[in-house]
Amino acid sequence: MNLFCSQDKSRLGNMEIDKAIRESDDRRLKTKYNNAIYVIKRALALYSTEEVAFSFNGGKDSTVLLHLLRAGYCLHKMEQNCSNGSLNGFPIRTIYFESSSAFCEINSFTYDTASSYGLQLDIISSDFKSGLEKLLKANPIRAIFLGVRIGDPTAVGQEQFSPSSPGWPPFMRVNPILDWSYRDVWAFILTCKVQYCSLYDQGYTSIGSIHDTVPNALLSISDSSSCKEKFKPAYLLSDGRLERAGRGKKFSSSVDNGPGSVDSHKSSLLIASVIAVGEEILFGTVEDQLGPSLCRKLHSIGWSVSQTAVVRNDIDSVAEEVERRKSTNDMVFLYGGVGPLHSDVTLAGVAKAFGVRLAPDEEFEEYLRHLISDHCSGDRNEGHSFIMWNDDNLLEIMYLLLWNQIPSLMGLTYLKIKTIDLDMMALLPEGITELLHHEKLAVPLIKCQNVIIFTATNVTELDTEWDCLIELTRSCDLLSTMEPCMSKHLQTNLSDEQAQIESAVESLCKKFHPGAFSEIH
Ligand SMILES: Cc1cc2nc3c(=O)[nH]c(=O)nc-3n(C[C@H](O)[C@H](O)[C@H](O)COP(=O)(O)O)c2cc1C
Ligand SMILES: Nc1ncnc2c1ncn2[C@@H]1O[C@H](COP(=O)(O)OP(=O)(O)OP(=O)(O)O)[C@@H](O)[C@H]1O
Ligand SMILES: [Mg+2]
Repeated sequence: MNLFCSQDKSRLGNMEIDKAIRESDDRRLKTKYNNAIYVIKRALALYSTEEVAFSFNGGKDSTVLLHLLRAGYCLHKMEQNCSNGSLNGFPIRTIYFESSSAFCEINSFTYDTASSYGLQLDIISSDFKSGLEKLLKANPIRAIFLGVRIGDPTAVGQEQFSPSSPGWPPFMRVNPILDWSYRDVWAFILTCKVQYCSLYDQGYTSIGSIHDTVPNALLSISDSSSCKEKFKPAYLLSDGRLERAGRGKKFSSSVDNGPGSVDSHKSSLLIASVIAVGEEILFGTVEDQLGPSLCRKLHSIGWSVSQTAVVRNDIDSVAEEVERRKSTNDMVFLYGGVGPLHSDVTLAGVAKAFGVRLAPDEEFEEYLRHLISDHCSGDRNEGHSFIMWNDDNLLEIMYLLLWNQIPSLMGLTYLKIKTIDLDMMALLPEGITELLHHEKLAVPLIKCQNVIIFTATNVTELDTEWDCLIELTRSCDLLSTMEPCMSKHLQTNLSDEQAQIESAVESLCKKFHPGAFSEIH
């Protein structure tokens, strides 16, 4: 179906967006805007208007992209001296994959927006892949603009220009807001006074289907007197990493149901691998107490440890070991090599093992900045954040505070450093990282799919991190496999009475609910 809609007088003019951003004093937003416009202009220089399409679904990210495209298209035409900045309608073909499980608010916002801005809306009722196949057969489309952002599960491995995946019809995916954070999206919407779908004012922070999306519990306003739960608007979510918290079911399954899926092992013994990173352990300079302690902890909750390994603090050594272990174990635990130094490469190794980049995580950076703001004077410098230290000791304090680490061998080197680039510290494996916050932890635990990274450097810190992890497993679906269980091993010399032993085991199992016992091989 093709709708060519008439325009609404109340809509934002094309260049009003550009003007609002230029007049704003939010330097970060200006930079993000300029980069996105640059990507759009490059795409429009590479492909003709007939060869591009815009994938619009009424969500906040695609709403931002719509306005960027309108501004970018005008700027592109002005540079070619074809326009004076006014534009009738929106000439880029817009596609919407309609589904019976979409929210009606999303549908009506999509259609109203199409009508206000004169979008040529192609409504496609089939699934993404076959819909795109048909679209590309019938039209000369070579590139599609998407509102995908880092942190979306589908963004893993994507760049601003990414060819469609193997098995998909061939086209270029253009992602102008790939590097935008949740906060950037809302800064843009609020600064430009862009209209957005009403669900975002009711606590929804990311919108999928009616079957997998609920308002974000972090925005709940608890009010015992009212029987209907109320929520704050989406732009008040302070930690953008939790934007998909209302899309629990689908998100957790897409993260965890890979090979060695945790769920599939639920009733059998769970297997973990422990990896220590650091030359000091490898060369015997420091005795490793964490490994044995972690093994005991895992054993106490009924897990079996298949392997412990010590690897060098270099990216390839970490990556190789993690890659080897992550598909054959339910969970892989790492410690060592995590911190603000360039030589701390555990996270880079984990990223490499999963084939993703280390990407700056703005919210994590913000979190770190808050944490240390009492101890330093901050200075923002063109997107890079440096913390200036007036006193060498403060650096050490901050280091201890942030990473629970005691500078040992390299202490002298970094006591001399006066600036720390927080952007460097806030690099995390892109698209696969979850930060597990707990009030008792200064720095959250880092979880990349089935790999958990501890920042502890001594047994006491490990005890705290472990207790927090166990506590978090109770409130968090993703780690339900970590729930404590009991394990008792019996040995017997009654080797001739195999049948009797088997029948004793059978009757024990029958006494409890099915699946209560599992065999350890
Ligand atoms: C225009 C368009 C192009 C897409 N191209 C690809 C692709 O090349 N490879 C792929 O694996 N998925 C592709 N997808 C599917 C998305 O990655 C993702 O599955 C979809 O947006 C559903 O996201 P959700 O599960 O968060 O709703 C595409 C989707 C759209 C709308
Ligand atoms: N049903 C759809 N029709 C057209 N495009 C879609 C559809 N679903 C997803 N897309 C494209 O994929 C992008 C990413 O989807 P995603 O759901 O992450 O973002 P959003 O819907 O814009 O915002 P939100 O994260 O708040 O739901 C969208 O911005 C849009 O470009
Ligand atoms: Mg969405």
